[in-house]
Amino acid sequence: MPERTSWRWLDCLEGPLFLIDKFVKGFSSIGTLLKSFKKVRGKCRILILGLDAAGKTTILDKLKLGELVTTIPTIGFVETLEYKNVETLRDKNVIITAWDVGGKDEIRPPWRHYYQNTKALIYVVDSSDRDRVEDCKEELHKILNEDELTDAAILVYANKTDLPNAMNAAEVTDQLGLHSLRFRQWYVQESCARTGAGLYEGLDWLLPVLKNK
Ligand SMILES: Nc1nc2c(ncn2[C@@H]2O[C@H](COP(=O)(O)OP(=O)(O)OP(=O)(O)O)[C@@H](O)[C@H]2O)c(=O)[nH]1
Ligand SMILES: [Mg+2]
Repeated sequence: MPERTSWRWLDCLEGPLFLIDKFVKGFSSIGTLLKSFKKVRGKCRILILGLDAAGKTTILDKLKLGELVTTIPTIGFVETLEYKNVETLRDKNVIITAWDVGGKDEIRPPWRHYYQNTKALIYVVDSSDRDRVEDCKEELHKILNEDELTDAAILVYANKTDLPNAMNAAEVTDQLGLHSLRFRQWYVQESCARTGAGLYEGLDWLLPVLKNK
């Protein structure tokens, strides 16, 4: 089956860097980011997961410089199986895939298909939504129990920190029970996806970790 998109976002990055600068305040290491991705060997998948409305799409929008592909449902088990509401950014070696987790009244596709070769999980939390933080924790731990993800590094974006009463990184860490994780590399970064604040700081942690995997 042909690639769903030939869009090459890393190539795009090399040109109009000012576009990123325009959106991401204080970001100074675009060169490092680019080089780091290029040094990732072999196929690498990064998953961006989180409850609905956590800010995943906004984050993807901020991190890319081209058109986001929201894929359509495909029936059948083929190599590049894609589902509705799964968003994908793709390059030769790096595939970034996002979808929302949780939700009880929907038939869930076999997400495991997407777990293969996953080196990093970016988990997006709405830090202002204290009512659902328990669900958020539960879903995260369910995901982390997947065999394919035992080695994946975890970057948590404590997103929407611009909203009143939002939890800070330390609170999100406690609420998600991250200290109980053993043999895991994880990091919590406060972010505001609307402005882009914190997004690249999170990647600055993740990329060196990825390079060593
Ligand atoms: N105030 C504020 N709003 C945000 C932030 N990030 C995202 N939002 C808003 O939150 C809403 C949901 O954001 P999305 O990016 O669509 O969330 P999502 O995780 O992709 O949601 P689903 O696709 O439904 O799973 C949108 O109205 C965003 O503009 C943030 O950092 N601060
Ligand atoms: Mg979305």
